[in-house]
Amino acid sequence: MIVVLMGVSGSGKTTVGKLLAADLDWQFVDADDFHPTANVEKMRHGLPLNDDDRLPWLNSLREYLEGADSRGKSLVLACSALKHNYRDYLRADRPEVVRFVYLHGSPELIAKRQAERRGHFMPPGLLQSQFETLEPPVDAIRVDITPAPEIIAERILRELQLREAAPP
Ligand SMILES: Nc1ncnc2c1ncn2[C@@H]1O[C@H](COP(=O)(O)OP(=O)(O)O)[C@@H](O)[C@H]1O
Ligand SMILES: O=C(O)[C@H](O)[C@@H](O)[C@H](O)[C@H](O)COP(=O)(O)O
Repeated sequence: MIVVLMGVSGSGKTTVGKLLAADLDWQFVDADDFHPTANVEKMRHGLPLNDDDRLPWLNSLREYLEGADSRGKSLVLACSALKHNYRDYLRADRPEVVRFVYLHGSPELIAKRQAERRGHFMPPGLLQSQFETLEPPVDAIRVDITPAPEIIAERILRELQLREAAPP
């Protein structure tokens, strides 16, 4: 199974994704590592990416996911995947294999967390364009990001039926 944690920058994809992967003993993959250098530099300079910029990034991600799938490897991918067509492209007609989890939160909460984050190339000023680009998914598991990361990870495991619900 490939679990894609999606959402705008600062929504907690990396934080929650690492917890999930550690819990499941699956590989964790950060889509940020697949951006061409030019994309990272563009964002670092406060310019949002466009569809053309994202194409090589999505191509390498799709190739990576196909490779993992063909080897029977499960993984958690932290990837903004903001638009429907990006998600369709990554899913590649494998709805049973590639499952999307949408980390959902208010712009105010995410801006606050992003402002407190250190050592990341993404400037907080790009958050508005992330929300403008976001096409909220209708076919993903939707999780509220207000609670602590451990709680969010636990909820995702239950939603994906990778963990039994606690007895009443
Ligand atoms: N549930 C949470 N509660 C409090 N802080 C969080 C939570 N999730 C993430 N953070 C913090 O918010 C910031 C952004 O999280 P991060 O995982 O880097 O987001 P993303 O990978 O989506 O850009 C980080 O500083 C992280 O420690
Ligand atoms: O498609 C995009 O515009 C980028 O992929 C973007 O959505 C992503 O969020 C940045 O790479 C920052 O990375 P973080 O999401 O880890 O902040």
